[in-house]
Amino acid sequence: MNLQTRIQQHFTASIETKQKALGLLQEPILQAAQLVFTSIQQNGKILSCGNGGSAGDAQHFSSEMLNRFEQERRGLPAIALTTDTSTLTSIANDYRYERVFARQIEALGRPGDVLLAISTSGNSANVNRAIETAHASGMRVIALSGKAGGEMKDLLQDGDVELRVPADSTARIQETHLLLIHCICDLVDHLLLAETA
Ligand SMILES: O=C(CO)[C@@H](O)[C@H](O)[C@H](O)[C@H](O)COP(=O)(O)O
Ligand SMILES: [Zn+2]
Repeated sequence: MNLQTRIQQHFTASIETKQKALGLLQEPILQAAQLVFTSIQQNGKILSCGNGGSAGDAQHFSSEMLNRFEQERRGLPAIALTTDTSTLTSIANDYRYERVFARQIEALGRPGDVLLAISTSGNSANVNRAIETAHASGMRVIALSGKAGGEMKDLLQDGDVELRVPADSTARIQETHLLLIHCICDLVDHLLLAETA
């Protein structure tokens, strides 16, 4: 296969995945935005986590909350649990890698906070332990996943939101996760604007 064809296939598959996701996920996207907005209104904060490309997405989300998305507004409370290498390495070294997010949630999570848990497979142990610890801390969870949902789907409780991208390719799922993150940021901004209008 020539390289131009490969490029076309990446673009076409990404477009198709996003179109399928639009048909399936509009309602849970609204629910996720409402969960974030309600938490912020009640002085909560949003913690985010993931591995590899999803760690980047976790940080992308928190930066658009803390700084801004596209609307001028105050900074919103968010912490990506993927950035503090001293904390991450000490937890992994002293305990196990699967504890790296959960231990931070034990310290930082409060009732009414929200965890944005990102895993394309739904099977990353450290993200799944983070979900369990978030529930134990009185938090709700927004789960960004894909494929068949993995172990993650069985951990979710009433009041949580699952945004499972209908694809098996990690790359296509991640490309759609970022669109979901941007949708949530935009809707939260509009809920905030509506409140002050
Ligand atoms: O970004 C990519 C692949 O596109 C990789 O870095 C990917 O994030 C890593 O393989 C992660 O470990 C996958 O974890 P998960 O999405 O299954 O939770
Ligand atoms: Zn990637």
